[in-house]
Amino acid sequence: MGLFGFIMQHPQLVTQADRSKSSASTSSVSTFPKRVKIVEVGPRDGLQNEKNIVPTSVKIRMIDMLSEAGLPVIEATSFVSPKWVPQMADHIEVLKGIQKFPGINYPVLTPNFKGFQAAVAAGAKEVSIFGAASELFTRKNINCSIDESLQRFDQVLKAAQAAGIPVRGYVSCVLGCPYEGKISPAKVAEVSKKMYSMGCYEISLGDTIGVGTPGIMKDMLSAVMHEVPVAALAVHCHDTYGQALANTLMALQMGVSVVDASVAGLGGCPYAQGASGNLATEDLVYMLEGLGIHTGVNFQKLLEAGTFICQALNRKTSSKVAQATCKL
Ligand SMILES: CC(C)(COP(=O)([O-])OP(=O)([O-])OC[C@H]1O[C@@H](n2cnc3c(N)ncnc32)[C@H](O)[C@@H]1OP(=O)([O-])[O-])[C@@H](O)C(=O)NCCC(=O)NCCSC(=O)C[C@@](C)(O)CC(=O)[O-]
Repeated sequence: MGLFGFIMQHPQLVTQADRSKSSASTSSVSTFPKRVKIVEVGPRDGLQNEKNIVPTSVKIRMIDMLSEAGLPVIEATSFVSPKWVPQMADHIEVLKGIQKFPGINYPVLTPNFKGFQAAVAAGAKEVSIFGAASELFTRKNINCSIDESLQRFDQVLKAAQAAGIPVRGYVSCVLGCPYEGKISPAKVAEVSKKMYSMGCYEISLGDTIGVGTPGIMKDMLSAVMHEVPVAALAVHCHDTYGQALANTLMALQMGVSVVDASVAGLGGCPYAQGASGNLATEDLVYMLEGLGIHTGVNFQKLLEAGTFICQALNRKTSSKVAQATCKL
């Protein structure tokens, strides 16, 4: 067995080794957050684009395994129209069927008041609304303009506040749009500010089609950080061009401490042509552990969850770390 094989069978050793090495030699590490909250989006973003309907029991087992791995937030499903996203049509069964681990949040996507009401009736304790910094993408994804989407979100936020339900807000297309191309950082900052001011406790900035590079991420985040406190920001990077980990690292260096990721790198939006999967959770955890950044995630159990869902989908994992581990 080579050194790498040994390391992968003993991930705790690489963590300790890297931690002492990095604290001794890498001054930039001190600018990283001490802990990162990972928002696992695999069961929702990871599966929503799957052509074949995944059995509800598989979705439930996937979420339970991710809970066992200690992910602090697991986005469970979407209360969207089944005509628009058939894969999420079993949202009630999924939300009711999963084990709710203490200390883990299971937010669900709600595009409008109808979705919000259905989610709460099914037991949702947290919801996410999803807008975008692109007019055309907003139209394709939720069939309205940005202004109309904000009006719908306002209704959801008011009802959620009355019910004591926290709301997370997504802003998509922050580094580029499949229909409009370049998106200005000022537009991203404007939409983010509005959603934050309306009451979202966190704004997740989505590179929906994975076209961004670290320099563009830096410019966009600099603009948004003028309007929204960095502690309320998350990044959500798709890996279409292989930039997700680098873009995330840039965000961490700028003080962001919440990162969305998807087990096995599954993912994609049905209304964003050409988008591939998210940053793989396994790759993110491996990097964070190497930097000595606490995540609370059990790496071995995370790998098992990835193996489970890839076998169920008859799919090779997109996680480089999982691929390397399986070669041993
Ligand atoms: C927003 C709508 C519903 C508007 O769709 P619409 O057709 O304009 O809505 P409508 O109000 O005219 O209603 C049409 C039908 O949908 C029903 N309906 C209306 N609302 C709901 C609901 N909540 N749940 C269930 N059913 C609903 C409604 O009852 C009616 O049913 P009918 O009378 O025809 O039988 C639709 O466009 C939609 O569902 N879009 C969701 C698209 C989606 O899920 N995209 C993927 C998630 S976003 C993403 O992946 C990006 C992200 C978050 O990951 C970040 C990133 O990567 O950037």
